[in-house]
Amino acid sequence: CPLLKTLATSSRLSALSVSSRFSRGLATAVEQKLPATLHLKTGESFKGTSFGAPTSVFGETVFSTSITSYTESMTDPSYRGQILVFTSPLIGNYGVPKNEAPFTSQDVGVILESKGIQCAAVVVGDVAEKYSHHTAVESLASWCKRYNVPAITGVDTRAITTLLRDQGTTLGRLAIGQDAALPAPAAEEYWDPSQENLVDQISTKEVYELNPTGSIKIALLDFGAKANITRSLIRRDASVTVFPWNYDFNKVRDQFDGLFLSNGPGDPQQCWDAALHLRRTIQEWNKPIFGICMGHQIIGMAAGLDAYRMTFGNRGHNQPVLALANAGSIKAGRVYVTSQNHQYALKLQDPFPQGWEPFFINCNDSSVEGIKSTEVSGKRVWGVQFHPESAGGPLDTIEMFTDFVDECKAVKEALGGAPSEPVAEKVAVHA
Ligand SMILES: NC(=O)CC[C@H](N)C(=O)O
Repeated sequence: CPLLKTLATSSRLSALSVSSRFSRGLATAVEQKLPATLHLKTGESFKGTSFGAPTSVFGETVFSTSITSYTESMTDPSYRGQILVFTSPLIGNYGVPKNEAPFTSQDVGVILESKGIQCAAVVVGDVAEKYSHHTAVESLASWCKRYNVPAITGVDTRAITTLLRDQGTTLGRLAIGQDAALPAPAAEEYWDPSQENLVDQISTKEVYELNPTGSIKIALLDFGAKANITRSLIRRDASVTVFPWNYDFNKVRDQFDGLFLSNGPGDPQQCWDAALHLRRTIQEWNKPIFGICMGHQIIGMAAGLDAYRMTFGNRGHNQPVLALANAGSIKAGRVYVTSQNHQYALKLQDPFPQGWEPFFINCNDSSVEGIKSTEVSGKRVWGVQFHPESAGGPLDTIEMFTDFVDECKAVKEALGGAPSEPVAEKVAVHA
């Protein structure tokens, strides 16, 4: 029958064209997809496929339980030096947006958390090769390649996470291409980022001011600040002057209505200079001070608390914290869901240093999630281990920025509302 003949021919043809298209695709895929191996210092190796830059790196292997916001996590400077394992199995499905905003005095110049990818490498169970989002301009793979960041897919991220949860954050190496077949590095070859002052590498070298016409003047010590911290202050009509992390704020403090200490990578013990400057500020200055994550750890160290290294830290956008004290929008007894990314924490000690009290506690592991100066101390200092600015993550505690800015305004008014002086000293502190 002619009809059957035609059908048979056309199906043979389409089968042929499908198979040749498939084999062409396969050939390209085989060319492009290099082997990759993730080695852990504890002796385990995981073999998969490279989808990022063809370069091998060392780093500290950590896991994040966030389901979305891989773009925000990867641009968070606190991930510097870390090989970031996503527990969420499919990563990359909404691609990567164009990371540009106008760099004006009112804007920080990016829409993500910093200009480029900050983590050392990424590990995903299954990378989405096709992406779909109205703001996306490229795939996760192309973004990693552009920033020379290696990435591995096709590994059992559940097994890796179970290991990291049991044995703690572990040094690792992501080996790509020919390196992937080499034996695992010897124990002493692993690079340990916590031995370096990562904050000093990432912090601004120059003092600069954003939103100079804002109604209050905030100084921000930059330990590796996420852009959304600065944005959250500017959106509340604050002018923000950004200083290097080890700048002695006491030299210029009379020109400001409040002090902010940002998040940052690595071990807070590397930042004692900042804690000692801050100790003097807290003793001699009664205006509002707010710190997030690394900033909170520095406040704690200045207050006399110890910072310790946790087994695997908390990284994700679903960490519940219980408020222990009332302050502004925060109500004691309420649980807030928060975004977190930290390896270190302040030790809960009894009694707390005089003039200080715990502010929040983690509902999962009871670690200290916040501290504050007591009412009777006459000080106005808060620190939180989590990220109220989110990006990504829930906005449960975003109003803490409003509380801080309102407190700065109230103190400014109480002091007579004198217009803030311009910052006298605009210097590059680092050589
Ligand atoms: N996000 C942060 O500021 C992290 C602080 C510190 N690097 C830690 O890991 O605990």
